[in-house]
Amino acid sequence: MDSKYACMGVNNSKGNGLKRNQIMIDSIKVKKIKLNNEIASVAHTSKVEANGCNNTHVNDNMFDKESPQDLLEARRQLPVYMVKKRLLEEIKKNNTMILIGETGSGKTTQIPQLIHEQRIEGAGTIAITQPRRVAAITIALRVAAEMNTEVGSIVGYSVRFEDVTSPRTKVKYLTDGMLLREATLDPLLKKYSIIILDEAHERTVSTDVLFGIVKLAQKERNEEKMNPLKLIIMSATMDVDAFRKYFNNCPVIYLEGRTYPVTIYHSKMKQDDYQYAAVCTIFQLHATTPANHDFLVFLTGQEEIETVMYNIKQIAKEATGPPIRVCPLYAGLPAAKQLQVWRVVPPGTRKIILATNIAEASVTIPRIKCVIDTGVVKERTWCGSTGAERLMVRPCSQAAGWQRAGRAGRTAPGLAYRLYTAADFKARHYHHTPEIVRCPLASTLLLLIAAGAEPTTFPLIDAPPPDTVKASLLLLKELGAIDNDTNPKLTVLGKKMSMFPIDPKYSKILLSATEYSCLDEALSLVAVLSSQNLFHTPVYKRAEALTAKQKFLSPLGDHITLLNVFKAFCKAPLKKQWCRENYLNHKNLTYACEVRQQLLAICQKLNMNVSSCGQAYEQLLKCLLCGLFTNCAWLRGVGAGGRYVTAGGTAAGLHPSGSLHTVRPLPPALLYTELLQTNRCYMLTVSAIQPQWLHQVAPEYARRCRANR
Ligand SMILES: Nc1ncnc2c1ncn2[C@@H]1O[C@H](COP(=O)(O)OP(=O)(O)OP(=O)(O)O)[C@@H](O)[C@H]1O
Repeated sequence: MDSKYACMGVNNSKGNGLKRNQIMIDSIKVKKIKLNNEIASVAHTSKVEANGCNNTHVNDNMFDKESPQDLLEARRQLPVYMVKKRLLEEIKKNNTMILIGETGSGKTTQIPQLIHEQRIEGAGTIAITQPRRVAAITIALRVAAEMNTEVGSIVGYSVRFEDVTSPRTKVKYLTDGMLLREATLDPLLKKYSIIILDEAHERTVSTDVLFGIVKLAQKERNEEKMNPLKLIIMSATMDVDAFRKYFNNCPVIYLEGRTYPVTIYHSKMKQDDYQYAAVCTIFQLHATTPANHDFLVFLTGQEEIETVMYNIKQIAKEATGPPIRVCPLYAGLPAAKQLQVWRVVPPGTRKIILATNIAEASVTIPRIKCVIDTGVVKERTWCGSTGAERLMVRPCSQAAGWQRAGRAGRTAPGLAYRLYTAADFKARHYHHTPEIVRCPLASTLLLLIAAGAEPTTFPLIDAPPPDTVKASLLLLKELGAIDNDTNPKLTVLGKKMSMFPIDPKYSKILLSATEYSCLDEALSLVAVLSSQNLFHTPVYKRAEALTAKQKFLSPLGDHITLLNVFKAFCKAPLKKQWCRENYLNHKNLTYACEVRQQLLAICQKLNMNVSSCGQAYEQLLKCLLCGLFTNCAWLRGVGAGGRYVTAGGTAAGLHPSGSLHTVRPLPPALLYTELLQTNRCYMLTVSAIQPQWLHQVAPEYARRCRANR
């Protein structure tokens, strides 16, 4: 195993070009440490406590308690706090400004508090957007503690499916998606006097659209002589030139200095297997660092995290070092499970957090001493012409590398181990391609239109491909959400669809379900489809897992199979044990239950009748087709030569993991949920349908399809 590291020296140099209105703070001297050990082979004994936490809900007891005096003392040490006077002058003076400051310097936690202490927000509220819900929640909890108040009073948060604010809230952390949703009800966002768009470098679709929404709201409020809107755009690693241009050459403030140094090491040689390199690095460090140094490891997705977690558990039984608690952190994990990462572990235990890039920006997980960065990220790209998505593991950008390293050194000096070479890092792009150029846009366009914007002239930093916009508008029209695709207005149905925080195809399914008397089943299915894989198929117990799956299999296909699993899970008294016995993912099923609850609440608000179709699954499949009618494939040819072709003309196969993979004769037509492009194109989550159903549920689309075929 070739994992020697060379000390590269430190960070702190992101060279963001423009240097104006600079506020200088002496940064603490950086200490360089040499580390040239081979990764040790693992021996001896060590205890593992992998994820042995209960499913608790958000409460501040989960976090380390610090006295108000300690919290104030910690605040005073932050670079942002040290220059608060000058910073507040700049904020008062400028209506729009860009603020660049090192990771951990106190931008997110301090600036809103400082603004509120001076009451600069006046009668309005301060909104601070975050690309990820876990960040919005944990930062609000931290700021509430620092302000010596309860979360939900002066300080609150609002994330998908959870609003912890009150009329008293003046400092509100929310996801960018939530602010976008609020803009559909009030495009001028009148209740906010200051909007802080944090982590601007992330360039999620929602943030990119929000930039336009707030820019237009500020302009219109100005022209109409309404209460003014102040905008602050923040990041440690953003593309300053592009943002400055977009925000009419607004001033850029640079904050220098960070609380603690982070020493960065690069692998001396290229690592062929980054998962293996990560496990080796973990155990090398585990054997040599004190127990109160926790590790944060960046991986690409749930499956990978679970594999690495399994390997750590196995190796830890024999390894030298303190007891270990392994905690996963990825987007599809139920909220309460995500927050367990912040739970205090017993003294003498090491926490190892295995995270996707959701832990890359914003969050502070105290005690993280070492960051292990595999240097990769899983990225979704969408092809507008075929409708196929491609999930690819790619090298992350340099900015992501800096952000990841920035998760260490927040409460003490830190170390970041990059499992890739310095030359590899240098050769990477500084920023990644914004999501808006590589994703389907139907959900976003629906919200934009709901907010009264004109999609084709809406100001964006980077324009999405015209074909994607065209295809997404056409889809919304065919779903019945908009009246036309050139100068679109929301229909009554579209207005209802925009109330659901899910893909418009899924909200259409729910809104069609009363007609097919199957809302009960549709809610369960949409909830399951909105969460991640329910089946757990460990490589080492593949045969047992496949046998366990048999009892849920439906000859109608994957959708009814998933419904069978969900129904059985709801009935099982000992859910965790039942999932273990049936090779099902307890976390993902719990998440689906949470989502179902929230969707049900919206249906009840809309006075929808929750009836069940019982075993009449044809009703349910027709209802699914109402939302997914663009996802049909037809059988061409017969016998062994039979193959499926989608409406877009793409040849696609049944995935080997699906319920219909071995069914013969092959059904004449299929409905799929996703099209995944790997070395070939696969349909995922598939059910058999009758070809004439398409004519019944979407006659106009069926006619167009036939003409094109
Ligand atoms: N939950 C927490 N527990 C302990 N300390 C915390 C917590 N949250 C924040 N801090 C402290 O406050 C500091 C500033 O955090 P903040 O999130 O405001 O920084 P930031 O400049 O916004 O960083 P980033 O660019 O990485 O988002 C952290 O470095 C850490 O010292």
